Amino acid sequence: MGKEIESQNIEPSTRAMEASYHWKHTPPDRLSTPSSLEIAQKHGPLMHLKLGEVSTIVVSSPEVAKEVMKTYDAIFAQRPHQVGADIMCYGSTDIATAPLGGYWKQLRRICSQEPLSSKRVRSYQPIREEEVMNLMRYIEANTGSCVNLSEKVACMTSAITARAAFGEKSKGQEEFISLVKKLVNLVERLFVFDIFPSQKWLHVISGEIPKLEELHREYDMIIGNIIRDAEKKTGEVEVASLLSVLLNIKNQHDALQCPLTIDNIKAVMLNMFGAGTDTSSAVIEWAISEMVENPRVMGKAHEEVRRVFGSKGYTNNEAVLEELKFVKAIIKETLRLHPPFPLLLPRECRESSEVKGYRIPAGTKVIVNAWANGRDPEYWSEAEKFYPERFMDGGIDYKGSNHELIPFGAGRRICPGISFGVSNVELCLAHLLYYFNWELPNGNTENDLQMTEALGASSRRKTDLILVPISYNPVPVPVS
Ligand code: HEM
Repeated sequence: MGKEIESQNIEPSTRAMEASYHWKHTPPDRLSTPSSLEIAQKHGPLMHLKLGEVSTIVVSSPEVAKEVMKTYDAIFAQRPHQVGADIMCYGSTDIATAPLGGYWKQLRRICSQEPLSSKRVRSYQPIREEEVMNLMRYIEANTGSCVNLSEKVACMTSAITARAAFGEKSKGQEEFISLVKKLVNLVERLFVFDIFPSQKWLHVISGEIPKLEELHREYDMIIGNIIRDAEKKTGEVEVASLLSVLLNIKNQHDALQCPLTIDNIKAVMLNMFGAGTDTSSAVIEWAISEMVENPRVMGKAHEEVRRVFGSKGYTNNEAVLEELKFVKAIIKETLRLHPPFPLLLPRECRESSEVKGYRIPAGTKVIVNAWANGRDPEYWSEAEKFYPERFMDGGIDYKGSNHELIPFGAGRRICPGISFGVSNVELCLAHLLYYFNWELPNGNTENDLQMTEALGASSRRKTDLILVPISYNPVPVPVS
């Protein structure tokens, strides 16, 4: 029988690490300053908290994350019940908040094999290129002036997702995007209901539930109209949208174990936007911010992109993007230091189990601190330093098998949108680097750049990234 977890810090266990493994992650010009890993160092790799009425453990080490997301994944892949998600996501019938079970399994399989498969994501390349080039043209028209890159990149990722999700512009798309943002923001505020589940009076006095229900009704109306339009068009367009693929699957009743309803599809579409747009744009803005702060890295990235694109004479080709090894390393390093969901999405322990000698009762909420794993000094030398070269040997990936780098989670609940998200980030970053040099406004230098993160479930910049683009390569005019 393991020890009961208590409301106290648990001593970090010793880790046996291969010397060569350390070396892989180590920048050669190692500095003597120790890296600061506030959370894991202060609290150890497994910390027990009582959040309101809910017993919660926070996992802040790659070793324990591996136990929770690999060894005992079947036990820890449950999502806790969330009041807001229940209202917003049609009784939690989306992928992200559905309880583990046959329905969730089927939905995940459908989405991974169909709308979010690598083949399908590749088919959206023309959409990505068009939206990225629209952004490049906007920036070129504003060279020498301040550009709010945070805002513009967020618009671009929303436009790509909307076109991939719904097909060519359908009525109500802009309204839909702004409504999803409002819904997600409001649901984030409702976490307090989940940590005091017995205090139903909170629902009444806060006044938030009627607001959420109202927004949800609006969402239902807009998505309902979009779906009705899409049902008329199914089969007409060359590139099938995420929505039309799901509608086709819904109509194949016989092939499905659990029938898929229109409400289920409405819930899934919320995930595509809620989980898929701000995450990608956050990675792009942090990557550019880090490069502005580290001109050495920016210079090296410019050199790679301009050499590779320049020698080919074109920029929009997947095979060419594959050659951008340093840009890919920059993306990994950005995801290590700035995972868009620093605490991933909450999980719940389904049955009483034992992790690292501590007994974890069924129903305990589990939070995995991906941010701390990405800065663990036992795995990363000079963990605070932005040093993409540590990834150049290609050994470490973010696809869930290296638990020191889990910006997309790991195990059964790993993000199914990795290819979609990373394709957007790669194409956009490469273009921002190929066409423009970047300066801070008002003659500020890299030391003046604000790098603080905003408070909240996702790690956006606290202040928008405002930069001055300087044209380097001319952006081609669109072919009419
Ligand atoms: C850079 C971009 C992205 C990042 C960093 C990211 C990150 C994450 C993380 C951390 C999780 C939770 C994993 C866990 O609990 O272990 C997740 C889940 C999820 N993501 Fe992503 N995501 C990104 C893009 C996308 C995109 C583009 C889509 C869809 C279009 C998407 C759809 C989802 C869904 C549906 C889930 C829930 C999976 C489940 O619970 O089974 N994500 N994502």
